[in-house]
Amino acid sequence: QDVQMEDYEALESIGSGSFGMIRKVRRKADGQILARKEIDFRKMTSKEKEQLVSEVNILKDLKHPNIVEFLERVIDREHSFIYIIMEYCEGGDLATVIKRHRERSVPIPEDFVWRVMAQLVSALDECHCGLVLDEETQKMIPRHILHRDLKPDNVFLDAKKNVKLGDFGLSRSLTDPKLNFAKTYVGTPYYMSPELLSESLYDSKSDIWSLGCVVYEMCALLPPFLADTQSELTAKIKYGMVSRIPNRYSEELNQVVKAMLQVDPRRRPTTTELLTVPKLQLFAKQQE
Ligand SMILES: CNC(=O)c1c(C)[nH]c(/C=C2\C(=O)Nc3ccc(Cl)cc32)c1C
Repeated sequence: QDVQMEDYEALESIGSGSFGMIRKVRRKADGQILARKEIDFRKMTSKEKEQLVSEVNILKDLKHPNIVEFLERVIDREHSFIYIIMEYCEGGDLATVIKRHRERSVPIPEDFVWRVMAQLVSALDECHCGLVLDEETQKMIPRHILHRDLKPDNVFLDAKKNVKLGDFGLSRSLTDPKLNFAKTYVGTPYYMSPELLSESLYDSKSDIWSLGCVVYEMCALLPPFLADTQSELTAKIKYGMVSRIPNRYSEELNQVVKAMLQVDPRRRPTTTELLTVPKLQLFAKQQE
């Protein structure tokens, strides 16, 4: 039957961002703890609304152990809110984990870096090359879904420290995609790929660049490119000069990070190629 608002008991707020607030909720039927994204659609343009619908439809049929599970969408017409019910990730977001390690000057163990990378490569592989049945042709075709907003704030950890990639471009559809530096100072521009900054086409290799930035930041506890102004940051990203991740990390890990941070998207590996890296195969298997 139709899902109603009152089927969930609202608990504390657990996150916020450009897309709206995320609240911890308890499903009354079985006491299950879930996360509910609360989006006020009064503030949305009609274009954003249709983008939200298409992003939710993408999420709905993306079932993967490393992608945050979408359960339900509830429309509260009375308060003009859309609620998106998703799985609860007890470990919170990766940005907070990195921030905690940086504040305490405690490096993130290399095995954890490999595990997070392996699971994010697996999630991106499902998005980029996962096969889905095409209604018309009744043929399996690749999804070719691009995340577009991969950053530590959008990577979550569940109770078993499994990694979950956050929602797809919802934040993009809900906020002005152009970067006004002040608003995106919280992190997005650090992960913009060179091709995106030169307004050329975004494709799956741009997600690979962002993944490289996330893995780099787990090792160095700082993003690969830092600047005080957008133009300086853009110049650094396009120039693509990156210092090696700290020496405590293996050359094998350094090579993978360097490959993902190649300025020329054609020189970056695909998820398929990354899944042939022995350490990533090992860690992707382990979570199963
Ligand atoms: C301080 N907040 C947290 O520790 C935290 C916790 C315990 N969970 C979350 C976030 C999510 C969560 O628990 N489930 C989610 C589903 C989709 C998205 Cl985009 C985010 C979440 C956060 C940000």
